[in-house]
Amino acid sequence: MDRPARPLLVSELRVRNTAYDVSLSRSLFTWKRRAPSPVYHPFRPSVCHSVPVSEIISVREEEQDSHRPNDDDDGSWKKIREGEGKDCRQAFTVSYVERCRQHRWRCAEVTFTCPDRSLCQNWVSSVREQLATFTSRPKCLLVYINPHGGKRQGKRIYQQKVAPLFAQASIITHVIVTEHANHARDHLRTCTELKLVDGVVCVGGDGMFSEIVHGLVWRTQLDGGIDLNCPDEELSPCSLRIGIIPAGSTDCICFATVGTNDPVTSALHIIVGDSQPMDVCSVHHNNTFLRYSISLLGYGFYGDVLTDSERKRWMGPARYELSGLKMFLTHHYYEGTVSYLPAKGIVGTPRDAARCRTNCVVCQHNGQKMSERAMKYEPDETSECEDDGEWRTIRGKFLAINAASMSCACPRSPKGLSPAAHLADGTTDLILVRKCSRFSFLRHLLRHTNKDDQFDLNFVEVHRVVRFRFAPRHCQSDSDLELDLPESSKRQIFSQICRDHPACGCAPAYSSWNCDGEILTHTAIDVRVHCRLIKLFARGIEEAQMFEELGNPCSV
Ligand SMILES: Nc1ncnc2c1ncn2[C@@H]1O[C@H](COP(=O)(O)OP(=O)(O)OP(=O)(O)O)[C@@H](O)[C@H]1O
Ligand SMILES: CCCCCCCCCCCCC/C=C/[C@@H](O)[C@H](CO)NC(=O)CCCCC
Ligand SMILES: [Ca+2]
Repeated sequence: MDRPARPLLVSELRVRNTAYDVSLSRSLFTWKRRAPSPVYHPFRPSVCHSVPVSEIISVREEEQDSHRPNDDDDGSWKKIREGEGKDCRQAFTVSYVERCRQHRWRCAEVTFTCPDRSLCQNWVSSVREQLATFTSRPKCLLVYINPHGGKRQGKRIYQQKVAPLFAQASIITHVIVTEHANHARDHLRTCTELKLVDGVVCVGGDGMFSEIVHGLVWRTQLDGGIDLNCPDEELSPCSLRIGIIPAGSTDCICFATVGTNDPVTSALHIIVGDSQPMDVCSVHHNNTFLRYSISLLGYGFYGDVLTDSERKRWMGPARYELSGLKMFLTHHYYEGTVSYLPAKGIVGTPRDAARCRTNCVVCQHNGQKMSERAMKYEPDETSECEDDGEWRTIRGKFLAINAASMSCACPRSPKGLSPAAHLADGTTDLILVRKCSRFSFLRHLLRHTNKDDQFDLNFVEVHRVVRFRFAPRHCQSDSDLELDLPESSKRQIFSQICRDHPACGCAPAYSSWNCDGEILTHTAIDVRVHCRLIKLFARGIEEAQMFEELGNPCSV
């Protein structure tokens, strides 16, 4: 059994009118109501509050005027105070993380009155000394705000809810409000002060986060001399952590790594210096780098929803509902070939009941396996040969082809596209939804929003993979088109054929890939998972029991 840590400081202090035994150890800050006399209060329980020191936000001395009576004071220390100067300070306030419902964190405060000033100063400096031992806490952050994401509230959210908390935690910030798309990405590519900051904060949605990832990953590979166009290159992990202040339309990366889309909760995870590694997929076409994906790569339904919704950006987040309904009714299917490399030697499957949570053992085990494998290069993982027993190939007609590198949980679908996917296990869940009736597809979609298993349907299959490729049917049958023309031209040609022959009644041959909310320009792609390429200021979703145990004071 763990022995309780030895206290560094113990005192009797007051909170309002009540005496508390207050103690500070390296790991815990505790204040426990002094047991009242059994004669007067025989049934009154004593109450003990405990906060991990790692979750203290700040400590400050309170300004107190000795001539103004303290509301909380019963006057018992009046004499001591009268003997001191007018601006004497003998109270201090500790701000700390308090857990609320639905994975939300709040900044709570408690003020302690001390019998004398030197004791007060001793407490303040002791708590500060302990906070200084947490070297993972950021001291300086580069903040990018997208003023146009989601409901266009990014600037207000940052100024009103986040900046005051960063100031309270003495974090220095350099804030850039973006002026155009890719402003943050390009700034990160060239910024000379990157070595001076401890992390990057993104105020916006998944698209804005994707910009930041592209800037940081690009920068890291350039510094490491890595060729981005080669899909077989081992990428270097980024050292700077990224914090997400949710201010977008879906915010699924924030939701799936924190458990809620709440700016204050995210700011507190940044302040306490959390760290959550995450997988990133690289997407190539014919040995040319296209993009990175962290959440969803979706062809068919989600590609079409995105393409349609981009024309309705003015509607804000509601654009996805309208386009979703429209594309559901349109009911297009697409033909093509999916080849994939199943993840080998890992624990866990996409059908597990267990979920990726803080300190996930599946991520730890599989992440370790992936990095060992990367060290001793395995030739079969990059083989082109279809019948080498590793790659598997499926040809068919699909309503949707989705790769979820994480659950993709978001307020629209609190369990996500692949509820058992892991944030940092080096795999992505490849979900194939074959052509079926509208009614069947609706059943599948609705199961994203309730307890039923969206994979338990005979037209849906799911595979946990480390790499996959997709080629649309016309790419295979018409090699000229595949070799010479960009996908956008091919799409134009085919839609022209359909316009010229309306009687043929055929659906478009191509959809687009939705890559974390951005449309990809190519349909034939080669995707590879890079285990733990980036890190977030997050800790994964905490088990609900954390909120029951730590959120409330313990009764002893
Ligand atoms: N100043 C700007 N003006 C216009 N577009 C911008 C600006 N800054 C960033 N962008 C772009 O806006 C796009 C959308 O932003 P963001 O992801 O923040 O919101 P969203 O699309 O509403 O939310 P989500 O991605 O969560 O669905 C991003 O692709 C980003 O590149
Ligand atoms: C008829 C009932 C239908 C109910 C269906 C609910 C299914 C919801 C699943 C939501 C999955 C979100 C996956 C996340 C994708 C993000 O990378 C991306 C960028 O933010 N968002 C979208 O593409 C936005 C995608 C929005 C899809 C609607
Ligand atoms: Ca993963």
